Amino acid sequence: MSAPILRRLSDLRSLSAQWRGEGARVAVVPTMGALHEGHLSLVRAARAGADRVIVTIFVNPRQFDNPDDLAGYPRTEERDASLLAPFAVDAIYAPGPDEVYPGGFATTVSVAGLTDRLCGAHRPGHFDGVTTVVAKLFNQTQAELAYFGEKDFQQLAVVRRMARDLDIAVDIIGCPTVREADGLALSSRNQRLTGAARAAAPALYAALRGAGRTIESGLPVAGALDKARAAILSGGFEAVDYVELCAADSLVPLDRLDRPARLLAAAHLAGVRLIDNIALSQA
Ligand SMILES: Nc1ncnc2c1ncn2[C@@H]1O[C@H](COP(=O)(O)OP(=O)(O)OP(=O)(O)O)[C@@H](O)[C@H]1O
Ligand SMILES: CC(C)(CO)[C@@H](O)C(=O)[O-]
Ligand code: BAL
Repeated sequence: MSAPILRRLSDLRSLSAQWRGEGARVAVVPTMGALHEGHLSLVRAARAGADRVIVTIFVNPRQFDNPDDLAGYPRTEERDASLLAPFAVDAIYAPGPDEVYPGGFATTVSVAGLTDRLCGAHRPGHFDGVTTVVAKLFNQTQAELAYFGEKDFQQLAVVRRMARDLDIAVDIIGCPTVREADGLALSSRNQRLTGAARAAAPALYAALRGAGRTIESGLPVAGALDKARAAILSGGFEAVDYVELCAADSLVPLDRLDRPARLLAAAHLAGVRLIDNIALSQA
């Protein structure tokens, strides 16, 4: 049976209060819809870790730095609901923009520092939009558990920081990136890649893996990152926003592999901005 689709915050609040009153562990899986196996892996993890699962579907205008990106973002609610049916999620919260940002809305939740670099440097205001809506979703659902994908690794770090700093009583669980057979990280924006661009897209992950092997073998980081940028461009991408080695917890940039690290990249292909990252381990 399909889960009820809630449009009103008041309905979400009463359901969640009822479940918590019954002693249930409530989990939230925040999404922007256009669901794929990556999202479903989060739902599967939430299903295994909690008694009640709320999936939120909201294309959050405040986190889009590019109006064309917002206008072109896929919206497939009916299909999303049928993809969720086999997981027996307990509720889908899919509010309209006025429910989330009623007239007079004037508050921004902003995490300093962590959001200055990587995607934050290339998408002005993006993380403020994410933390504002995620703080609201945490308050609205009162979830004990929240599931996010490692595909958006900086987002995961920023949301963890926000929850810690604001004393929000939620356990944030990061889930591994789900990939296509050719290595491309699943992403709703992949739908916008045409034949040739889709064929070129795995070059991003391949470049990260190549650089990762070089760095793990002890060769200089700067040279490996330069080579990865060149490989992404020669693979058919038009521009590289960044390829960086960072500490896995704080995301500070590293010029040597002296602690658990993450190699992260963002690049543009056929007008679509793709991101990816991999874990690196010390020898
Ligand atoms: N391939 C994936 N593997 C694991 N988790 C994922 C994957 N893709 C998205 N997620 C996670 O799903 C949640 C919702 O993401 P979102 O709805 O933005 O989807 P998306 O595919 O990342 O879309 P896009 O990047 O095109 O906006 C986020 O926590 C995100 O990290
Ligand atoms: C976490 C999120 C649902 C907030 O809008 C979004 O940034 C996403 O889909 O990753
Ligand atoms: N998946 C992260 C949301 C965004 O790119 O806006």
